[in-house]
Amino acid sequence: MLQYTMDGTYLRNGPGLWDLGDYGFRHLFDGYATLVRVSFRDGHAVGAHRQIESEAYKAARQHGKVCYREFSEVPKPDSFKSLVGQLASLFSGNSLTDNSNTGVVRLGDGRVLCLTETVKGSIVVDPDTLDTVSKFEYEDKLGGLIHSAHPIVTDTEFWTLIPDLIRPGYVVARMDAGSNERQFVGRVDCRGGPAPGWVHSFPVTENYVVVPEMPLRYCAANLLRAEPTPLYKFQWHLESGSYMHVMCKASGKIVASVEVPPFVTFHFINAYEEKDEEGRVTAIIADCCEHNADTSILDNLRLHNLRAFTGEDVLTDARVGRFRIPLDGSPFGELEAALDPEEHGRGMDMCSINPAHLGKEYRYAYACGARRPCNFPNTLTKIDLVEKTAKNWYEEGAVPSEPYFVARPGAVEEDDGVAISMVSAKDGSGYALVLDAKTFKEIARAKFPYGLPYGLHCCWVPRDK
Ligand SMILES: CC1=C(/C=C/C(C)=C/C=C/C(C)=C/C=C/C=C(C)/C=C/C=O)C(C)(C)CCC1
Ligand SMILES: [Fe+2]
Repeated sequence: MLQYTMDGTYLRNGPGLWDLGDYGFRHLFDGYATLVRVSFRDGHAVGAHRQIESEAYKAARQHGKVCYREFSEVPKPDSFKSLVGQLASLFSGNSLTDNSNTGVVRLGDGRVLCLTETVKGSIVVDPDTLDTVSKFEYEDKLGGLIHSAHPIVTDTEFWTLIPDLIRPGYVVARMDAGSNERQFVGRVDCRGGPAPGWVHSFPVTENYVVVPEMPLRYCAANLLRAEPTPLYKFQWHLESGSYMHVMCKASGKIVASVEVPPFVTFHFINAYEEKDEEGRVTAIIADCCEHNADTSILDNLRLHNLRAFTGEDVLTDARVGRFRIPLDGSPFGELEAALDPEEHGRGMDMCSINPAHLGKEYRYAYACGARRPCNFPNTLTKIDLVEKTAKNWYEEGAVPSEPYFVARPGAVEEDDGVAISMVSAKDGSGYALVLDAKTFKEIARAKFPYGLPYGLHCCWVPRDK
């Protein structure tokens, strides 16, 4: 039993529509964005879902085919288009999708934004009606066609990373709440490889932005290819090295750039500053959902694999990867598992934390883990990074999405609140699940009258804001 009444709206975004007439997408990340909401009030929950009306979605509906470059698919040309023409439309951004199927965030000024990795795929939505309101236009000269799908958003600001594919590196930018103008903070030059590493997300601490450079790098040639390659728009460059860079938020200066063991991550969990007895910052600790430097998770997430569970244990292993980045000028950083991955069945992705601990020392993370054998993360897990243990929720045949932590209003303790997930049950039905974040036991479930597609990331819009 909850000792308080939840009052607000949970929103979840994700690719939810993979079929256009006779044609079906092949990868999870290609689907057209479906926004789901569950509004909690007076002990009741009311749900709804709707497609985001991106240009890419509307064109696909109108013409019955893919019209923009999605994660893995590109439009089939009606007529021969020269390589030069294709290059021009790619580099102008015209052919890129605006299918904002990845994240949803509530900005400090109250606007709710759906996001993907293309800059043009930033779309303002109405959290009550789920209407597509407008494009979010960045009113600055920073440009960039792609950016991190996960900006860091607080009540006062928004931090983003813009990879530079021409001069391999990353631009770090920040935007004030209420503004549409990103401001240049600094630049990180890549240390290896022909192109920047994929930056789906990145972490920050109170004073620093951490810029990961993983050996899974963007690939201009693959961006152009008509058919998906094994690593889609990316290439694995083990020889190029893996690096973590640390930029001072205030000055834009790089204060550390270290080589680290190879890694594959999409989601950073959090980061914080490690201090000595005198209060001097000695290192940055950055945690992520790390796939043991193995890119096969991308293949795991092909729809064909997800729809065909044979009972074989095919989900690749993942862990909470903890980086330690020293700030004393040492050339190397460390990467180790923060706890025994067996605690969460060697599955680890789709994480959230208490936002009050963003960039600060923290103890708990919530994520999807695994009960094996499985072909997809099938548990919800609460990770205790101090005790190095996990509490797991599991229901046979169910597929839960990201457990999203929502603090109890007035909470002091880090895990005082709930974790909300949308679950697809074994029989295809769907429900919103509310777990007590402390005990990780079920408090309530609200059944949808129909099944729901899998979804990715969430946010919470409190009613009084
Ligand atoms: C449309 C273009 C691109 C799009 C990239 C997108 C849409 C990337 C989305 C990435 C996501 C949703 C990653 C999620 C990872 C989840 C995992 C690993 C879960 C595991 C299991 O629980 C570019 C590729 C940027 C190229 C331009 C065109
Ligand atoms: Fe993500």
